[in-house]
Amino acid sequence: MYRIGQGFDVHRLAEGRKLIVGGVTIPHSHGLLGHSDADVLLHAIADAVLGAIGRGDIGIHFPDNDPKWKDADSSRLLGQVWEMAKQEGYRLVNCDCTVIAQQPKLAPYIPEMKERIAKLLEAEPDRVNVKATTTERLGFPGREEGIAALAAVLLENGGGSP
Ligand SMILES: Nc1ccn([C@@H]2O[C@H](COP(=O)(O)O)[C@@H](O)[C@H]2O)c(=O)n1
Ligand SMILES: C[C@@]1(CO)OP(=O)(O)OP(=O)(O)OC[C@H]1O
Repeated sequence: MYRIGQGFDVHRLAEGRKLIVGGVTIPHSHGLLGHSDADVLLHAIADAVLGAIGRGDIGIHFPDNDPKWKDADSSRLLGQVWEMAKQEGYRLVNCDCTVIAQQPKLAPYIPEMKERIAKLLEAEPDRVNVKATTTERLGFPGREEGIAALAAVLLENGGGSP
């Protein structure tokens, strides 16, 4: 059977932080602020996977008041979420994502993001698609106050009922 999940996340941009999106460090004047490394795209994907398997969201599994997750590498968080999905027998059919950022230009980094995400979800890179869009300078992404990400995943489980 198939299960679909969607995820959405936003992090604020701040000076003095590294910008990490989709597991890739991107040179920029500002980075994303969070309890973890604030990888907005990996968080949206983790929420999409958790949604598909009906297991809540990342804040439940990795509370933002737990020092264990302070500055955590979000690849580790997504890796743990993927383990939960695997334990229930799921594999990735496909994952489609959109990063909403006015700046910087993300296109040059998208192939590497795809590779990293596919590795974390133990799938071939062609099962993962990452897109980027601006908001034409409108709203908080347009004012470069933050970056948002959306993700959708489809999982398949060879087993029986839901
Ligand atoms: N941070 C971004 C935003 C967009 N892109 C690429 O530019 C194309 C045009 O964006 P619009 O918002 O003007 O539609 C978009 O399709 C992306 O390929 C980007 O690389 N980085
Ligand atoms: C990842 C966690 C945990 O470190 O913290 P943040 O980096 O602040 O990210 P967010 O998307 O707000 O929520 C999940 C958190 O609990």
